[in-house]
Amino acid sequence: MGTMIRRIGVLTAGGDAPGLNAAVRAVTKAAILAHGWSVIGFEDGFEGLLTGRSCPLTLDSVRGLLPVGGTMLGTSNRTNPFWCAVPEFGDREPRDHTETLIRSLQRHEVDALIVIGGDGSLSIAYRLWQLGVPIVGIPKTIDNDVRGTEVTIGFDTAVAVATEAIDRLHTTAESHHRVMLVELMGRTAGWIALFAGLAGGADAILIPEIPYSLEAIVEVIGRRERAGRPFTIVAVAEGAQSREGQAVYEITGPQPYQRKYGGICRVLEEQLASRVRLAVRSMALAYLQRGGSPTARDRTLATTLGSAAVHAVSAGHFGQMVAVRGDPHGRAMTSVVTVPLAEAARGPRLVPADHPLLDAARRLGISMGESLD
Ligand SMILES: Nc1ncnc2c1ncn2[C@@H]1O[C@H](COP(=O)(O)OP(=O)(O)OP(=O)(O)O)[C@@H](O)[C@H]1O
Ligand SMILES: O=P(O)(O)OC[C@H]1O[C@](O)(CO)[C@@H](O)[C@@H]1O
Ligand SMILES: [Mg+2]
Repeated sequence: MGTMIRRIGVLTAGGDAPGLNAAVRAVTKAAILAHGWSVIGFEDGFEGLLTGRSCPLTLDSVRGLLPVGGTMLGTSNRTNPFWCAVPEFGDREPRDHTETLIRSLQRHEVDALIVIGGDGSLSIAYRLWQLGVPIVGIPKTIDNDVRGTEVTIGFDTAVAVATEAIDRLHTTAESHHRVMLVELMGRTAGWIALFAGLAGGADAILIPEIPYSLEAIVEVIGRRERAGRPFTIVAVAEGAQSREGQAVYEITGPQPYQRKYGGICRVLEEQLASRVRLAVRSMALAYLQRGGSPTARDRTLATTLGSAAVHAVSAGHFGQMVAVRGDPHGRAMTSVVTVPLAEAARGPRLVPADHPLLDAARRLGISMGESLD
């Protein structure tokens, strides 16, 4: 027999992702309808848990949320309770707020906490579980970089938005005979660029996992020109880096998770301009990838994982994350499992060198930026 549950808390942390609201709705409905528990939402991720900003979640308050983007609870990708400055507490410097957080959970009479987060927030959840907090995680992030799950809430929508953007770039690139560089999010992982690049028919795809050679991109542009196609689309993951160079950041910081990527396409634009005959243009898709209504697939994923997280709480599976596993027999069907949060805390999940989409890209003559020698 596990702990007697009367009330659960839920929060969304890290960057927002389409489908967060659908997950909050699923958690709330399953907790109330299947178990008769009450549900409390903490606002702005771990910040609301520290400062006590919360709201009751009821069947009424989560009605109509399935198609709504963002998160009704708010989120933060800056609040690490183990080391942060909370303005409401008058902090000028970062400090450890663990005790405040644990007292807040007791004060709110929360018997279990569901954390909906990416690799960073789930690492925090893992440490809190080690301190004795009964926690279950739900993986979300457009980056799709959480270990232990095949897919995260928000990824499908981000890929759909990025694919449509690449489709649109095709017509303008072709009309003007230009090289178009489009920068896609993903931090240290190239999932969005790989999937949207393939789905949108990009001619080259640059991901952080495969350091690129500038000459390889110049070669693709020239080859296409010689074949009578004087335009080229390059999908570039924000974390991509050349064999010689480094990743490009908009904001730097001592810890990897404090750095904000951005600007690789502007750098590439400059480097290519003097090397190719065609005009080069670049753009970053940025927050458009995170905003707006989730796809049907993200809604069903959020609903499945949200309800599974409530089930995991009822079964006392604390310190675990609900996750999607590929069918071991290779069929299209997937199953929902629980995996230790420790897995998510092991750092971001990168695109493996043997991913089938990489093989498909190479067979179709799409350059992955690999050097020609
Ligand atoms: N390895 C880590 N250990 C402790 N705290 C971390 C770690 N990585 C990130 N954090 C903190 O976790 C919070 C959220 O992390 P992050 O910004 O990486 O979002 P996330 O949960 O991974 O979601 P997303 O990647 O979709 O934005 C931030 O406050 C960050 O400071
Ligand atoms: O919202 P911020 O702080 O600009 O963070 C941007 C980062 O968050 C994400 O959108 C999600 O992790 C990354 O792809 C991107 O690098
Ligand atoms: Mg992350």
